[in-house]
Amino acid sequence: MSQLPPLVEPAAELTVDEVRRYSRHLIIPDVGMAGQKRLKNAKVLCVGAGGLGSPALMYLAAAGVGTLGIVEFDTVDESNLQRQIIHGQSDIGRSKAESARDSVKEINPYTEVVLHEERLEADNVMEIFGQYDLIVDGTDNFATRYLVNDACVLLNKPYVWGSIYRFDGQASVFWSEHGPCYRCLYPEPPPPGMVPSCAEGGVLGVLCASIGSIQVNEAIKLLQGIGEPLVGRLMIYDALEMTYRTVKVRKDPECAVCGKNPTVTELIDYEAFCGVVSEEAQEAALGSTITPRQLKEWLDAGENIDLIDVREPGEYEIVQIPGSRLIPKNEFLMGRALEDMPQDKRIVLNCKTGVRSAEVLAVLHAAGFKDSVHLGGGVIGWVNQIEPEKPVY
Ligand SMILES: Nc1ncnc2c1ncn2[C@@H]1O[C@H](COP(=O)(O)OP(=O)(O)OP(=O)(O)O)[C@@H](O)[C@H]1O
Ligand SMILES: [Zn+2]
Repeated sequence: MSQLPPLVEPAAELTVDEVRRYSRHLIIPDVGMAGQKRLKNAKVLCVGAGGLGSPALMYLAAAGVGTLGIVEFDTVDESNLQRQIIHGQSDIGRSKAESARDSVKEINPYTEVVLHEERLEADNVMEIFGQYDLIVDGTDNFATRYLVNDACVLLNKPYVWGSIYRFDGQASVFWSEHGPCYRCLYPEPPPPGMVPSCAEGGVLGVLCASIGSIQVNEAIKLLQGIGEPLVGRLMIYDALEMTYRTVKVRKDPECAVCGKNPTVTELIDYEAFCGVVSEEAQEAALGSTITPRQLKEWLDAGENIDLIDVREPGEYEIVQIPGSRLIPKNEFLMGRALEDMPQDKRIVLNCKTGVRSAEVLAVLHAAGFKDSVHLGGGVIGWVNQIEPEKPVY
């Protein structure tokens, strides 16, 4: 990917105060007066004022971005302060959006802040994104990422993405007009429960700064049309090894949203797409999720398990895991199936992708079948990894 044209036109003037404030930018040849005026004219939206959003918003503000939008619905929790440095001790319990606005204003009073104090969803995303030149994503969940991606593709906006977990970070710029989108890289969300979140696995606070500032760096380059943008490249950072590398990401001609024959031509239900499960189900799945390979080993070794498929009969007919028996999810939710549960065998549940089985798992754990587990990724994961000759649906 070579240099792209600037995203925004320069503002008419910088005031004398602004010239003083941005002097260390103005004397960089690649930025200069024209670049700084572009930043002044720029409208950047940051989704989330959390771990990545904190450094992103602070540096975007300090850099002189003229208008900063913040989408955030949550309040500041004490456990946020280890990394969400835009908020402080006295902000605990406050709206994150307001707390972030106050910090931005303190860093740079010339930045105009627009608050969107709501959860970004399919029914507000187009209206909100329409007001901005570029989107920086600081969120931590797959449903929002696919939502942001699809909206950016439909509106042709660059999507500056970052992701963090423990000591590992990734960043990229998705812009379907010039390269791949997020779905080209990750066509499907991971099966629920398979990828732990930072809330489950933790995250090094300073990693947010490493990745968030890379996102700001990319945003500034795109706004000004300088340098090599991270379009079509994925940056992978390992803070423990202190290494980073970039790998090429190709545009997928079959991509569901930016490919030749897109199947996603309007926004969808992202929570359902990502198989968002209830908190009870998530908790049950933690530590009680097995992989297709593990299940295969158990089956091959003749382990004393009862493999129960909780899908509907029509689905079961299409494809099954050998040795499984069918008891649809509702039989468990109504309590009827519990009487038939074996006391002397370990129960292993599966469904299509792992969402329904996690729900049933919560029911079984609550009923005392504490050692029961479910198959992460469901029968789809099984077919992909173990029996690829079988059909999926
Ligand atoms: N759809 C969304 N709309 C608006 N804000 C969102 C959306 N999804 C996530 N966020 C916000 O993005 C931020 C993500 O940041 P981060 O993961 O660091 O924080 P957190 O959710 O507060 O952390 P934890 O889950 O560890 O308690 C959060 O403040 C969250 O409220
Ligand atoms: Zn794509």
